[in-house]
Amino acid sequence: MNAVGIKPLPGFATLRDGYLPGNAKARSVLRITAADGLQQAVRVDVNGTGNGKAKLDTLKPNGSPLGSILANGFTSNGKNQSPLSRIGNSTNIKWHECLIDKIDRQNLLNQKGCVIWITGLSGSGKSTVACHLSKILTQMGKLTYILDGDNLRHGLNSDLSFKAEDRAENIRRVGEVAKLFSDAGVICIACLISPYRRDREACRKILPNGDFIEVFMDVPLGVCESRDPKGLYKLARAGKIKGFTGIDDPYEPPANCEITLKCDNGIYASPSAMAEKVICYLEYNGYLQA
Ligand SMILES: Nc1ncnc2c1ncn2[C@@H]1O[C@H](COP(=O)(O)OS(=O)(=O)O)[C@@H](OP(=O)(O)O)[C@H]1O
Ligand SMILES: Nc1ncnc2c1ncn2[C@@H]1O[C@H](COP(=O)(O)OP(=O)(O)O)[C@@H](O)[C@H]1O
Repeated sequence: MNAVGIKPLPGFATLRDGYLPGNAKARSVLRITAADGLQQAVRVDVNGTGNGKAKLDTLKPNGSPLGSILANGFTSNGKNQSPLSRIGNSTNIKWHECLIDKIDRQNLLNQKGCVIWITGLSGSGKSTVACHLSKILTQMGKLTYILDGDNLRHGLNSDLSFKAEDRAENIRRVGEVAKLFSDAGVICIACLISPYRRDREACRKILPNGDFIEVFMDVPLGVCESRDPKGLYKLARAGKIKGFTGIDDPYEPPANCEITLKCDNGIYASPSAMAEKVICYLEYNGYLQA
């Protein structure tokens, strides 16, 4: 294979006539054609050896080394390794890999993508903590995005009610969207009541180990009800809203979450102090660097 003069991706050196200065790295995308005519795009990483010569480091079609599975599902000997799948009601579908992956995006952002999932009763402070968290992380140069249950019900989830099946579908959709943000390298902050443990656990399961960080707003119903910023508890108590979480609909607290935010000696920490606690967790667990 001749990798001479290939156009590099942003941030990488150009390889000219096999020469690469020092220990520089070059990276590009090549399109190769196999003997049977199958075309395949592959990522090439080329490393300088320190003496001006370049060494082909990796040829990466699918996160796998040269000679194994190509991104179209065929091996170099023509065997199809990834047949078409059926996922739910989607038939004959096939995952398409890209040459740029989560690691590349995380390197650009100098952070690790993850999902901070804030659960708790209405009025427990989920949205307030989410906003403080996003603000402080932004000031630290980190990219965040908030998925707020209330807001998403204005668009993506406007077809869903508050009955258990619809809440489950709400959480499933938001879990999938959060997974995409996390894969983009973003610190995604999802704040939803998410009252059922099994729905939250299902979101945890679709993410890589450790990347689902469950935060429980451990605020008693009495406190939430006394705050009642939207007057919803009052309406629920008057029977004007049916199936309101905590009043006549269940809330299942997490059995084993990563972070619990609650009051100390009867005093609630400020929202920014609560956000700082989450940031300490992110820092300690390496999410604030690539
Ligand atoms: N029946 C009922 N039960 C609970 N909450 C209700 C209900 N009806 C409307 N609301 C308002 O909807 C917001 C919760 O939406 P979520 O998408 O987070 O709920 S869930 O996760 O699907 O349970 C919630 O917002 P937050 O106060 O931010 O939690 C309420 O304002
Ligand atoms: N840590 C806190 N201490 C005292 N009040 C708070 C705290 N966090 C939020 N609040 C207040 O509680 C109310 C509900 O907060 P909100 O973030 O809307 O809750 P949720 O998103 O869980 O419904 C708001 O009036 C907010 O100002």
